[in-house]
Amino acid sequence: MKIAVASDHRGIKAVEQIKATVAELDHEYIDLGCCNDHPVDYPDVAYLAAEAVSSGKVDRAVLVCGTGIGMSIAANKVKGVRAALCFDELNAKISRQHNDANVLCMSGDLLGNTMLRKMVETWLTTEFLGGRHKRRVSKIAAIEEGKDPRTVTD
Ligand SMILES: O=C(CO)[C@H](O)[C@H](O)[C@H](O)COP(=O)(O)O
Repeated sequence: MKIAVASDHRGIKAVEQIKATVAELDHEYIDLGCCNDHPVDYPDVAYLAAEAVSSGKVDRAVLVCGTGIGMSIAANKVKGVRAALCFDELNAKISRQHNDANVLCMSGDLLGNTMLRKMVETWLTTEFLGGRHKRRVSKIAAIEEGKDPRTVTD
């Protein structure tokens, strides 16, 4: 897969770990910034990566800010993006199995390299389960289209 990796100024170190993990798993990454510790606004970075996912330029994205919260809120504004804010491997696994998350958001301030590595590995190797979860993901898409999700049956 092709993975966009990006952070604000609070995620610089985490991004290095994430890029190494993505490469070790034989996936390609593109680094969308922010490149140094000069403060940047997380919505600017989240938008770039989320647009790359939405347009199909990349398959998925991994985003880091201080908490991961800002990145997840911003990325989820872009059509087709299902950004999951995760703090451990189980969150990362379920975000793939149940939510078919295409963007993983993590905290650069609160997570160490070992956890970051485990989470990225889990997230990149876990498949969507489909079934009842597929209907629910379709309902999320319906909300995006301005529809009432209760009208979606499959
Ligand atoms: O969006 C966030 C909070 O949920 C991130 O943690 C940002 O990285 C943070 O707000 C940046 O704050 P800073 O004081 O400007 O470094």
